[in-house]
Amino acid sequence: MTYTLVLLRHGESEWNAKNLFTGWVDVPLSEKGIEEAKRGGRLMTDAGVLPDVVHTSLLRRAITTANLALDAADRHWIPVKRSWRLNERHYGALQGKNKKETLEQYGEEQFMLWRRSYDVPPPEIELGSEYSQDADPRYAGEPIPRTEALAQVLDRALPYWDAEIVPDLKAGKTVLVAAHGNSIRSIVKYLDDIDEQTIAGINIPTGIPLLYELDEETLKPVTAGGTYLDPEAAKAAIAAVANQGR
Ligand SMILES: O=C(O)[C@@H](CO)OP(=O)(O)O
Repeated sequence: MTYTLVLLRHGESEWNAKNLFTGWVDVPLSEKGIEEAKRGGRLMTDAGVLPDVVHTSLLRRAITTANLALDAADRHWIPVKRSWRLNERHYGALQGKNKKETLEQYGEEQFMLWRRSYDVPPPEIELGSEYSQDADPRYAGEPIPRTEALAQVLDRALPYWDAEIVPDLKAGKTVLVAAHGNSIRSIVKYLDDIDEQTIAGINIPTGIPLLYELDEETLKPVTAGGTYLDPEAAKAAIAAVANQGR
């Protein structure tokens, strides 16, 4: 027997479309993102993958994506659990900055270190600044970061994985996780045992469900890397994410 996990990055957001570093800034989906989310739900239906429970971040692009996808799949009624631990990586002082301008200002090496290195976080965000979440009530009392590299994302996502997602999987539920490019990358790194160099080259497309069948003993993927429910579309979308800023 295997357990079924579906990882779904939110559809394109307004800031994805504008090429801005987003992180914890709570921006909505673009029109294209709304369509991507609905299509994600149809892909699940077509594949016969019907979630029994959904876990989302606290950001509206993931929440709306889950709602739209589940509505399209006629699974809008399933239980939902949310946590900041599934949020996008906190992009520190880069939040709100244009990716192309940042690349031009700091050069390819620094830009890619900030975007994709495993453990070099961007500079910390200034508390009280426009794109800081330090006064946001949804995070009250939580140990929220001022910047994060992927390593810190994994550190805070893993306790949630163990405490909330694994029990749902072990109960035999088909689990949908609607989250973000980098929080999903951290889960993929963990599941597939990907090393710190290789994970730099792995990008997650918006709105295309990534299906994992997990071994019931080890909770490790039966097929490494899982399976995108639309592999062709995923290929093109992955390349677009990799090339952001150019
Ligand atoms: O801006 C962000 O929050 C993320 C995801 O959109 O960007 P990147 O892919 O550059 O890590």
